Amino acid sequence: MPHSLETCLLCKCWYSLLWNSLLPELLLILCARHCLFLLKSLALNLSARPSAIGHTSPLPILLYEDYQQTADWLLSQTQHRPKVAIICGSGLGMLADALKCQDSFKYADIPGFPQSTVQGHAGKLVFGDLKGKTCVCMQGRFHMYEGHSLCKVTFPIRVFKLLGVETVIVTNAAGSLNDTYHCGDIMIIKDHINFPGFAGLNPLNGPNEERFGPRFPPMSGIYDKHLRQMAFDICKTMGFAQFVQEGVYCMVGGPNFESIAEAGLLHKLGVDAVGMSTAPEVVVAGHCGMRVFGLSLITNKVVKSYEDTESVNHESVLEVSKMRSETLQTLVTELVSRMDINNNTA
Ligand SMILES: O=P(O)(O)O[C@@H]1C[C@H](O)[C@@H](CO)O1
Ligand code: HPA
Repeated sequence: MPHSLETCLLCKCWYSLLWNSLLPELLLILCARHCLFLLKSLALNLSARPSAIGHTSPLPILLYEDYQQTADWLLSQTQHRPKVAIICGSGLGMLADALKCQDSFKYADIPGFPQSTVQGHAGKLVFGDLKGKTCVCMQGRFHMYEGHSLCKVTFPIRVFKLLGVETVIVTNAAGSLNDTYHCGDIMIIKDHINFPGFAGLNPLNGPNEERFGPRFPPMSGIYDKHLRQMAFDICKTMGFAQFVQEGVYCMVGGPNFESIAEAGLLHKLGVDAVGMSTAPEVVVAGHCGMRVFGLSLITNKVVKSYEDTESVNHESVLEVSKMRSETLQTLVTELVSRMDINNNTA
């Protein structure tokens, strides 16, 4: 009979003991045959485990030097020195199309960068000029539900900081809980609720890296008031005022959309729009002293009633995103062009 874990009782016992973290020295008292077998299966098991990149541990696995390495690589590949970073939400990647003189890099080609796995997130980093202001644009972001650790979800933010970025513009697709909102509305984010953060899933968990920011960063006033006002003024002059709102965004972990009871809870909490991203990026941007502006595109109404037979899906989210993409592009372009920033050159 072939030697296997299933058939050898001794192997079975030692295997489970070892996995329950008994000292590896115990291996020494095993017969050579079992010892070899166990080492082989341990090696197989370790290689089958999700890598540090792929599991959702909130603990930092990245050092300052990791961010630095990626930033240095990017600086060596492009002459652009961006002061503004734009993160495109689901189906909003065309925000990058407005950039002139583009240098674009696939995430897969950037050392240390995670990969996008969600439809509607192209997975490209685009550098370029937006009305004379140098920007970097993420065509595709990383979500916790994809299996990325929060360090990886927010990895680009710290890289941007090291590139010299001062302002981060976050965009997302979101479902509305506010009864006065409609599909296709644009919500200027006034504040957020970081639900995973309440449960201890915070990208700043673990030893603090002082070179980025303080141990206990404030989050009050994190969404810049001046930029919010500027965006409102732009909407008025451009005739968008009737579908622009200002409200509170709440991040949930996803990937499932909300149950009716969960929707009821969020509604009671005063949440205006719910999504599955943004808060970790904003927390990290705030931690390293960057100015933040955020927009949610309302792609669906969250189902709040048991009588309601409608339900949401990712395809309809992408469809609505597409419908408003041009308006969002105009708003972001105008906002960036009015920003008081001086370009650096390489
Ligand atoms: O990246 P964002 O937050 O725009 O994506 C939203 C949330 C989920 O990833 C997806 C659901 O359709 O859209
Ligand atoms: N819930 C959570 N995330 C979302 C939604 C939603 O209704 N719509 C788009 N992203």
